[in-house]
Amino acid sequence: MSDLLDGLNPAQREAVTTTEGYVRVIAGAGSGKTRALAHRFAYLVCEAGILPENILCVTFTNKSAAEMRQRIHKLTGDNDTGYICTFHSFCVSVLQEDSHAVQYPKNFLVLDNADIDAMLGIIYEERGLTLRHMTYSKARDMIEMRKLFQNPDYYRDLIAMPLGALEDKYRAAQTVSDIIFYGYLYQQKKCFGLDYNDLIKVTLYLFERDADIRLKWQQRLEYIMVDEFQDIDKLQYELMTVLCGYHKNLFVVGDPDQTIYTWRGADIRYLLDFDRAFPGTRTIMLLQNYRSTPQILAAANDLIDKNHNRMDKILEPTRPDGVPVRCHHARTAEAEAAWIAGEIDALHKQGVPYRAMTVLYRAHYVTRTIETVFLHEEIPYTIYSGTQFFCRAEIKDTLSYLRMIAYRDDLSFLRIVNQPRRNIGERRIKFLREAAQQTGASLYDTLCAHLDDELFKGTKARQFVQFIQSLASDYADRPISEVLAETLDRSGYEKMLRTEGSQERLDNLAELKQSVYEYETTCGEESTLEHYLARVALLTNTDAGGTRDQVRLMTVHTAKGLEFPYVFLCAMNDGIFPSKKVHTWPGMEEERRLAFVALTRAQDGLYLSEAEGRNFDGSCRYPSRFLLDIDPDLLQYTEQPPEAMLAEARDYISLREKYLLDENAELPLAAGDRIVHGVFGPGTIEAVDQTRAVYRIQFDDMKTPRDITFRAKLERE
Ligand SMILES: Nc1ncnc2c1ncn2[C@@H]1O[C@H](COP(=O)(O)OP(=O)(O)OP(=O)(O)O)[C@@H](O)[C@H]1O
Repeated sequence: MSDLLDGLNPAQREAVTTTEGYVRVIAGAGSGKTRALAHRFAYLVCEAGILPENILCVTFTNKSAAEMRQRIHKLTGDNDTGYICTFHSFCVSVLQEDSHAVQYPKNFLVLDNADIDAMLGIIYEERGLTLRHMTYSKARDMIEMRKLFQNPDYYRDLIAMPLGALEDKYRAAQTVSDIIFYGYLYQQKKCFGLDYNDLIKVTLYLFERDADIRLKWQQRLEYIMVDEFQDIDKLQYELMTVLCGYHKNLFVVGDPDQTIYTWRGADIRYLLDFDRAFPGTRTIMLLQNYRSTPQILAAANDLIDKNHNRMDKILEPTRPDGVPVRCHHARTAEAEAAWIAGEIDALHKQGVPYRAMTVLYRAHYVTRTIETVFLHEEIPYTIYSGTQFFCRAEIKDTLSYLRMIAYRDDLSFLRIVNQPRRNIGERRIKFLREAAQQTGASLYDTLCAHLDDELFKGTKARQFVQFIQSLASDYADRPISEVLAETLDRSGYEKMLRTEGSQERLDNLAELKQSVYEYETTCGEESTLEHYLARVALLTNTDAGGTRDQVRLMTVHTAKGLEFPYVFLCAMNDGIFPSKKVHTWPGMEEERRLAFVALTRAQDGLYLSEAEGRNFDGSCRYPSRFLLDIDPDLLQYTEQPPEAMLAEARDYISLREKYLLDENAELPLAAGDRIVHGVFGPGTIEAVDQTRAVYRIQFDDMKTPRDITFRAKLERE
C-alpha cells in the first residue's frame, strides 16, 4: 500500500483508511491527530481519487488551516487543496457564491472588531452616547450576546427588513442596549457587513431557505473532517450536521481534555454524544503521545486526573526518558522572571535557539515583569497577542484603501478620506453625513456629487475621487499586489509614513505586501481582491508569520494546537491560574484543562514557576492548586515554597472550593425575587450574573443598584 501509511501507528492507520460513514477519533494531546487528518486527506485524494474540491477539512484557526494545507501539499504534491479552512472562512466561500439567494450582495464586507468599533463611533455620536454608558468592548460583547442568546432571530431583521425600517427601529430605540444593538444592525445593513457571528447564522439561514443550494453544497462535500471537535459550538454543529446530510461522511477529531472554549459556547457533549447523534459511528482512540518526554506526560496526566467530569484516558509516552519537569518558587514576580531569563540563557548557551523556547501564561498582564527583565537581559522576544499585525493602524488603513476601491463603503471612506490629510476634516464630514442621510447615498457618492461645491474648494477631494475611480475601474483584471503598490503610492500614504520617518510602520507595510504576494501565489484562480479582503478580515495576529530567533510569549489559549521544544509556564499562582474569575466547578475544571493544554505543549523541557507577593487587590499570593495537584515526586524543585506557605495555600484553596458553585444546580434566587440583605435591607433582584457569581439588586433605600456576590446572606422577603 502507499507510503502515506508509513510512519503511522495502527490506530492512526485505521483513522486514515476508514473513509466512509461517521468516524469519531478521540485523540490525546500530542497523539498525532493533525498528522492523521493530513494523511487522511492525502489518502482520499491520492489513493481513493477524490477531488480536493470535494473535501472539507475544518480547522480551528487560520494558522492551523495554513499548516494543514502545507502538510497536505507536501504529501500530495498538489497545489489545489480544496476547502481547508475555519468554519468562518468556509461560510465566506458559501456566501460569496450564493448569498444572492437571501438578497445579500456577493461583495458583502466581513467586519472585524475595528470595523465594529468604527460603527459604534458613529452610533455613539449620533445618539449622544459616551464610553461611560458602555465601553466599545462591552458593547461588542453585548451585541454578541444578544445575537447568540436574547435575539437569535436578529438575522431576519438584518436580511429581510428594508434599510428604512431598520433605521426606524434604531431611531425609536430608547435603552442604551437597544440603541447600540439596532444602530449596529442598521450600520451593518448599510454597508452589507457581516461579522463573525453572522457568517454562520446567515449560511445556515441560506441553507434553510434554499433547498437547491443546500443540496448543491451537500453533494459537493463528499467528505467532511473537523479538527478540534471538542470546542465546537451549537451553530458550528448545526452547520456540520446540515453539510454531511447527503453523503453522510463525517470524520471528527477531538480531545475532551482540551476543551477550553466553553465560555465562548463550545460544548463538549457534541463530541461525547457523537455516537448517539450519528448511529453507526466508529470510534477510534489515539492515545500514544509522540510529542513529550515521559516526565512531562506524567505531570500532565497527574494534573488532568484531578478533574472529576472526564472520560478516563491516560496518555502513553513513546519517547525515551528526558529531563525532569523543573519547578521554581520565587520571592517576587521579578525574581521569578529573572529565574526564567536565567534558564533561557543557559539553554541558549547550550545551543537551543530562542525560537525553541516559549513562555506561556494565563493572562496577558503578567508579561510586563517578564518583558522588563528580558529587555534588561537582552533576550529577544516577541509577544503573540490578538491585537498585533492586522490591527495596526497602517495595516487597517491600507486594507481600508483596498476596500474603498472594491466597495466604496462608508466605513472605509471615513477611515481613509483624510489619511493622509486632504483637508476633509470634521466639518466637511458632517456635511457629507447629513447630505448622505437625506438621499440615502453613500458618503463617497455624496462627495462625488458635491465636488464642485464651495465647501470642497481648497481640499484634495477631487484628486482622491479621481484616484479611487481610476483604480476601481481596472482593479479586477490586475494582480492584487500591483493594485496595492499603486494604492500606497497614489494615495500618498506611503509617502506620509516616509515623511514621518516611521520605519516600523513601513516595515509592516512591506510585510503586508509580502503576505499579499504569498496569498496570490497560493490561491490560484480565486485570488480576487474581494476574496482576499474577506479572508484577511478573518485573520488575527497569530496568523502573521514570525521566523526570527526570538523567545515567544503567548497566552495558553493562543498556544492551543501548537508544540514547542521548551515551555515556561509562569505565574502559576492561585487567582492568576486558575483565574480568580472562576466561580463554578465546571469553570474550575475548564481551567485545569487549560493548564493541561499548557503542559502538553512541551516536547523536551517544561518549566513551571510562581512567585509570592500580593495580588492587585492586596490579597496574598499562593502557589496554584494545579501545582499542588501534581505529585511532588514528578517535579524537580529548584526552590520549594516554605512549608508554612503550602499549608496556608491548602487552607485558602479548600476555603475557596467551598464557594464554588455547581453550574447545573438551581440557584435559590432569581430575577424579580424580593429579598432582604443584612446590611442594605429590602430590595429586588434585577438580574443574575452566573459568570461573575453576583446578583444585581436594587435596594429600596438606594438610588442605584448594587452587585452582590452569591455568597452574601440574603433572606427572602
Ligand atoms: N506515528 C507517529 N510517529 C512519530 N511521530 C509522530 C507520529 N504521529 C505524530 N507524531 C509527532 O507527534 C507530534 C504531535 O503530533 P500532532 O501535532 O499531530 O498532535 P496533535 O494530536 O494534533 O496534538 P494536540 O492535540 O496536543 O495539539 C508531532 O511532532 C508529530 O510529528
